[in-house]
Amino acid sequence: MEKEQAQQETPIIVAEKANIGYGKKVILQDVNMEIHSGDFWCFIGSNGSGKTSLIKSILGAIKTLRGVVVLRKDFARRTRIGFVPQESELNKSVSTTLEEFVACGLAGIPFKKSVRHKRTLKVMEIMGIKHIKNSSIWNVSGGQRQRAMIARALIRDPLLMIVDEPTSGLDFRAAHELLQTITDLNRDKKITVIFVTHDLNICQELASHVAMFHDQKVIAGVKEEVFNSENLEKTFGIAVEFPFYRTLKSKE
Ligand SMILES: Nc1ncnc2c1ncn2[C@@H]1O[C@H](COP(=O)(O)OP(=O)(O)OP(=O)(O)O)[C@@H](O)[C@H]1O
Repeated sequence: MEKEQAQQETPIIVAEKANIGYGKKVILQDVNMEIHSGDFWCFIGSNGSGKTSLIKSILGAIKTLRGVVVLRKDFARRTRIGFVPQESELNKSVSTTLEEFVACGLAGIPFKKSVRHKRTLKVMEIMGIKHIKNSSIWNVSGGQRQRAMIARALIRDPLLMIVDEPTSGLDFRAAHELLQTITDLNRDKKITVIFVTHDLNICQELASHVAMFHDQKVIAGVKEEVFNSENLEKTFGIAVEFPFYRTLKSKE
């Protein structure tokens, strides 16, 4: 029991003096952060500031150039991490039904065909897309495709969900429903969430922790400590009135 509790208190992800990039190109320098079980992290920052690159590093898709990004032992195989990429990352030349698309989430995890099928239908039901399971992924609405992407991540029964800009392109209701789903997963199922967003109001409302990306650096910590006007100005290069996020006239 004590061992189990000690494991729960150990961070699930630790970045220590990590430099992240591609080949010799450094994108992020000296990243230091700890993500604990049950946290709801929002990653915010301008386009190209390195949010997705840090996610790639957490997913093991790129190696650190210096320092480490390590996952807790029980996460190291990454089978319990669900990743929802940006829609633009989907391969448009691959045409599958929604059901086949969702089942792909189990790639690399050995399951009997019958279990795979059952799980697929279950997560499709949770996400409200079971009735369109035979439709092509490209013939459904953007909101339904987003739901399929979440279902594809949920099918892994994740302990950590990483969601990259899920609400972009969705209408108000679809975005609201998606946010509700992700919040419920965090609150009710205690799934740890990393949520990349450009919406500061979402960050203010949902995050327990915030990582702010700018000039190759990451300011990371508890929301109450880091999400303030000073850091927002550093992050976006403009003065932001806190907490209303109305941009102010640039300083003379
Ligand atoms: N495979 C790659 N090889 C070389 N450079 C890359 C590669 N992928 C991304 N980059 C560069 O890394 C930088 C950070 O990109 P990244 O996608 O991490 O930013 P981001 O903050 O997620 O941006 P956005 O908000 O636009 O999605 C960019 O300058 C990008 O061009």
